[in-house]
Amino acid sequence: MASMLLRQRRISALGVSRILQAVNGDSFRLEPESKCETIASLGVRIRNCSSGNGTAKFDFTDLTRPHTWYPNARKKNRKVFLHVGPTNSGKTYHALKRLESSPSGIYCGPLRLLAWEVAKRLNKAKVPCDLITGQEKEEVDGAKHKAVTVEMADITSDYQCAVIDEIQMLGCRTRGFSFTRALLGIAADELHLCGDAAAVPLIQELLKVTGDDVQVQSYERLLPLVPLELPLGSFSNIRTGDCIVSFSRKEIYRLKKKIETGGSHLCSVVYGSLPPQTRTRQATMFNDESSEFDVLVASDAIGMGLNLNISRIIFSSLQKFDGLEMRDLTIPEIKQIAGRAGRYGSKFPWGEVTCLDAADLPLLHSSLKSASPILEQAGVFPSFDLIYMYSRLKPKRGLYRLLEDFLENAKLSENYFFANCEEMLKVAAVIDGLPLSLHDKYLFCISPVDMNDEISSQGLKQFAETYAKKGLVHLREIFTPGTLEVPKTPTALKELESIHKVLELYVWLSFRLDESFPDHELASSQKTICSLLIEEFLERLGWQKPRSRKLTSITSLNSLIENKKGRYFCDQI
Ligand SMILES: Nc1ncnc2c1ncn2[C@@H]1O[C@H](COP(=O)(O)OP(=O)(O)OP(=O)(O)O)[C@@H](O)[C@H]1O
Ligand SMILES: [Mg+2]
Repeated sequence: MASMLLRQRRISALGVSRILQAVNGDSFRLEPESKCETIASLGVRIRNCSSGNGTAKFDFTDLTRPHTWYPNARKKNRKVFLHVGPTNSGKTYHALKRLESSPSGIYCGPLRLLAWEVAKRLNKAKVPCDLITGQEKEEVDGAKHKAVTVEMADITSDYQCAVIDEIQMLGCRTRGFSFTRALLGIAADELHLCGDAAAVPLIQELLKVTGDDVQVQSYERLLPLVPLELPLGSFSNIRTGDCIVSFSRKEIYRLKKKIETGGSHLCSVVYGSLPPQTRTRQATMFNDESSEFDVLVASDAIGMGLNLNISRIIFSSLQKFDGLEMRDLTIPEIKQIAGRAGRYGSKFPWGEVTCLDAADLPLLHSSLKSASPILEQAGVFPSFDLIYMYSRLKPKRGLYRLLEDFLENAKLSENYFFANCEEMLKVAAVIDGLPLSLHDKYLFCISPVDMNDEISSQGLKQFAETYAKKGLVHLREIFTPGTLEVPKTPTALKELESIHKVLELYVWLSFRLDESFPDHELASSQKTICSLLIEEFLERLGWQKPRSRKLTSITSLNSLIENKKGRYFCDQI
């Protein structure tokens, strides 16, 4: 291991099943609600529900009315616009036009890349806009607009206009509750929801009780999407603008190598466990017509809302491993991914879609013709305050038991389901024995750790142990700066991706516990270096011939990392 001095390598056996370990997606967790918000709303319910002595009779497990958790939003009569239609039909475009022309606003998207795209677009249009994700805060002077990943949606401020993109994700087993929270909780005069028509009946039902005024605006696809009758055939048929979609990281690299060996194309790659900045730069490079990287090999991390200059999507398979088993892609998944081809405004007049394997074509064709199944339930999850109050009824229970108990006893209305919290339970099982407050444990549980990644989970364990013991965690305790280098093998690349996750975790913790995790800048700069080294590998030391492109030498990177007086910076890179 290049630079992590992880002292304990054994992972505790956890009593929870494996969960989805997709190639795609950032690590997303909920943010603790603002205390005053939730307690204020609970106060209303406590007065309504208790007969006599205070909170004793209040049923904290009654989650049947989640809209009452957000009094700020309930004070408004929101005008809700549902922009629905197929991919590439201008839904987000129209919502963003409203956002741009409003005096204040917030955009909430499912991906960092989308939030980044929106912040860039608004700032370019001279509408100052902050970018806020779980790990980064880029504040712009005078900004009254924010572009955020949905978990960071701010439910405490008032906005003139809010946009929630890919709203159909409120049905997602793991992240749906964050979309529900934004849907019910954002206090905006105008709320624009963009997504699949399959979410319309559910949203109308959920908003019946909020008093909001809901209007539906339907859109048609702007450019045709043509399902091809033939599979790709030989790899010599790959052409500029193609994007091959695969659901395994190993397969992504195999395909990249195969295409590049042909000698006519270079491939950008985008998949979930690449650092977000790397994904952004790889996507930008592919979009840039003057770059040599004219083919994209990607996972379904590209499947949502992104504007990429793709002319043809080629599915390497229509099956993916969902953490438990191999399964066929769903209709919405196939439509979302296929919809990346032929974006309006790109240089291609229409989009095409096909497969590597002819046997997959019937499923591809039938899925593209079918409507997505109607969504029936939205995700929901208890806030920290509810769990805290519940903990007072069950003293001496660790977070793991509390969460388990809570979820077993909680009551929901038929429109909602509980988010899958197995990742949280895995963390709780690891840290429950430590002398930490419930809030601190909760914070570690919602942090962006990947418990299926050994290095990442060991990083979390060591951070939590040191924090419990000393209250102060220096990055150097588990990480030796200056030892990062360009990976030379796929295994070393994977390790660097894991190290990046640990650094990301440190940065995340330093945003929330800044005095105890003081090395924010060091961790951020090392994180940036990590992603640059990964890119260096992808562009130079991967499976392709060296090109004329100007490269950053390892020596110069190292000299940047280890600056004279032990100060670390990377602004110059
Ligand atoms: N009226 C328009 N004028 C100029 N450009 C437009 C217009 N409508 C859409 N576009 C552009 O077309 C592309 C696709 O639009 P948009 O991203 O809004 O589609 P979408 O329906 O949100 O797709 P998805 O479901 O994939 O998110 C974007 O690049 C957008 O800027
Ligand atoms: Mg969109």
